[in-house]
Amino acid sequence: MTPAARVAAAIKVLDDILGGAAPEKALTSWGRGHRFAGSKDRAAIRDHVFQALRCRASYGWLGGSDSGRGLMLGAMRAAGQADEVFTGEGHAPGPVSEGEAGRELAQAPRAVRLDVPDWLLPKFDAAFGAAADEILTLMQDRAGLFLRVNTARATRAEAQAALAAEGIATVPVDQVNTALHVTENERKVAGSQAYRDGLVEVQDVSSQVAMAALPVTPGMRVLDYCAGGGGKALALAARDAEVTAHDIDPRRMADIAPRAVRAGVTIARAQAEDLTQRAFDLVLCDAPCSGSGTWRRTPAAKWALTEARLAALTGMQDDVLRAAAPLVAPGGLLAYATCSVFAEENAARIEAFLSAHPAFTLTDSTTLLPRAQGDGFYYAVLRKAG
Ligand SMILES: C[S@@+](CC[C@H](N)C(=O)[O-])C[C@H]1O[C@@H](n2cnc3c(N)ncnc32)[C@H](O)[C@@H]1O
Repeated sequence: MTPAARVAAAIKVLDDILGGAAPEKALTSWGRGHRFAGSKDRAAIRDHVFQALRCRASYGWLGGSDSGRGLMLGAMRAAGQADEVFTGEGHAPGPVSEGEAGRELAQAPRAVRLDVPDWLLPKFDAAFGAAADEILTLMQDRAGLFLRVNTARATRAEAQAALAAEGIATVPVDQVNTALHVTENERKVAGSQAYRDGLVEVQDVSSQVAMAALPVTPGMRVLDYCAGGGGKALALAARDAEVTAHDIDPRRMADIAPRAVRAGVTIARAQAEDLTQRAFDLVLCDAPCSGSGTWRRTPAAKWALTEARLAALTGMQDDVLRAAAPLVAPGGLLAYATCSVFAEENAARIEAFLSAHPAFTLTDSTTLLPRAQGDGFYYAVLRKAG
């Protein structure tokens, strides 16, 4: 496919998404209908689509409309390529009409320039302070791919060498001694032998930093109360903790067993009824959240969040903490984490919990801001009276 034909394909996929389809589904269904497209074409179309979703407001402004065509016209204008792409030749998008005149981005409201829904701008300002414009600008670009080295299988240098032998270049991340930043051949990681042998898992730097901050010791009884696919459970099990995984929706834990086998660790799974009468030294609540710290990776979610959904999420966060509290052994720890940067999902939930649970005291509370090497993340650690 020509570069212009890829843009035309991205326009179709974006229209599907703007009509309500989930991004992954829209991309898959385009792929099914265009089997001639090679893997490089698909990857390029995917990049266009995700970038347009990240910059939906500013590209729409530049392109003169909120349609798939408007967004891609805006994207090409931002890159100075509109004239060479919108030619109508072959499979290229049709030429630009008079009604598609662009607008200067400098004239756009701040929320449009920074690609944030209006109602969320004050929340980001509160979270990022004087750095808000700089961080929101960074969030207009894709995030990198980071790996966690499974120290139960290899050192960081050994994992790096194994990946390099398969053409996957990485650099160590300073912030945490398990993290590698993939700098070449990201798309080869999932099929690599190093990955299949459990030397590495995909995990953002901030999640790794938060897990490393938990005072886990070998043999410690740990409950991952919101385990999902088990990313955090695996990180804790690699440190020889005795990890039990639970999730309100057990189907979400389907990947834990194969991932644990690959990693060479053991993770038990427990339903709610298995947890009665049990106590753990550490209960981790990696709570459902808006994901506002990770919207570079899931940009459609940024535009889909509503006030009602945010309120529902904070309710779920309170429920999770309330249900987890009795599972902490006397003297044990309760850790709360989200990949959101909004105070109402983070410090405000902890304050509400503490005021209703005087047996707990806060020992640590950290917000990691989105940056080049890491998503936005929050974690708090509370100790239960002995
Ligand atoms: C942020 S995800 C977990 C991600 C996972 N810990 C990881 O590292 O891959 C939140 C999970 O919490 C689960 N969840 C939501 N409400 C819950 C509840 N009341 N009790 C237990 N799990 C819950 C969801 O099903 C979802 O899988």
